Amino acid sequence: MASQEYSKELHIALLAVQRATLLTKSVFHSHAKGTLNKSDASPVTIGDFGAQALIIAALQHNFPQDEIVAEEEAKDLRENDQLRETVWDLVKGASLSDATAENELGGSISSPEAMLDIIDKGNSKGGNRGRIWAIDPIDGTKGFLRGGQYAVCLGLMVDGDVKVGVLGCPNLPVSDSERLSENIGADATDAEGKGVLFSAVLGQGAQSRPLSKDTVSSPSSIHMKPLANISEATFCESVEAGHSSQGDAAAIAQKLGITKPSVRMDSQAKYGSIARGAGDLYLRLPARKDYVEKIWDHAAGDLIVREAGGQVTDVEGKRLDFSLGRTLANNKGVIAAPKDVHGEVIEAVKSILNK
Ligand SMILES: Nc1ncnc2c1ncn2[C@@H]1O[C@H](COP(=O)(O)O)[C@@H](OP(=O)(O)O)[C@H]1O
Ligand SMILES: [Mg+2]
Repeated sequence: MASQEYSKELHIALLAVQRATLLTKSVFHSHAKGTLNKSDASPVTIGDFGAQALIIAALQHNFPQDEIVAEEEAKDLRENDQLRETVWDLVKGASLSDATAENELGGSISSPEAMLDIIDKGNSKGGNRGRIWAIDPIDGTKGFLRGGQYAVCLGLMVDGDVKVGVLGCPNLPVSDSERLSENIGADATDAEGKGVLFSAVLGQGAQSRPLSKDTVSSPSSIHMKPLANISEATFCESVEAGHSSQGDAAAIAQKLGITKPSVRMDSQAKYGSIARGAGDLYLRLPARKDYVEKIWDHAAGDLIVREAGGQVTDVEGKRLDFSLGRTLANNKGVIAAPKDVHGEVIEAVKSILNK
């Protein structure tokens, strides 16, 4: 039956993201973050390594033939015994409280050395053939470190097309009745009512559910909010000015008659937020001409927004192409909007960027 397609993949992806998200929360609350700077100057923490190990172990257990493209590599852990042991302790301690769910997910890791090899299984080159998972263990690492928004991201591509996407957003409010506000990411407490899992399967719609500590909770369908007039839109953009040109975004908003200030938020939580109608547009305008976006930063969010009634393209209006390897080599920036106003937004984007 068509509606059952990818049901096992979705179930395992939801559980895997849920378990990895618990690990990241435990890092936030009780650990020094073990922050290192990567060669591109972006930060990586013990939470990134631990979450990646847990997700890959679950995927290998359930889908041993599949390839994996993941953001991190184990090199730093191979060279630093103390860091490796800290991540190993975290990974050993992470499990869902529901034994049946934990059993279904499987993928227990036998030793610290096995954990390093598992982390490095995320080194696939990607491409347009076969089943390939894309993992960002902590997207928005800077948001994670400052207690703002971050997301644990997992997408399944088949022959270069995203079929399943899951985003775990531990710091977003569960309720989708709240419109976005400036300070949505600023509260670092682990209050009740926080933590959302977004998901989508191609052709089957998009859903959200509260993040839980055991098996997955019941889902609700999510949809982008109808916009009577584009000038009423709320748009989201990165917190980091280096990731998206805020000057260009402001000029585009002005061109569209938008007067509300943007909501700045880290990570793919932006895709989840507009997919459930808490915001309307996501503008990611290239801040650096030479930067090439990574597939793990967009695969899950792209599908979730499209399945919620949105359109996602680059700044020229081209669909994001996940079939070209680890990067979106053929795209620049991201523009996500409800389907019926997306064309209007792209016109405004072109008129500002081509000035
Ligand atoms: N110059 C740049 N332009 C666009 N994106 C960038 C960038 N440098 C880093 N990034 C990516 O932006 C992601 C965060 O996106 P956002 O700004 O939406 O929170 C980072 O993910 P990680 O945090 O996983 O490293 C990183 O992959
Ligand atoms: Mg990322």
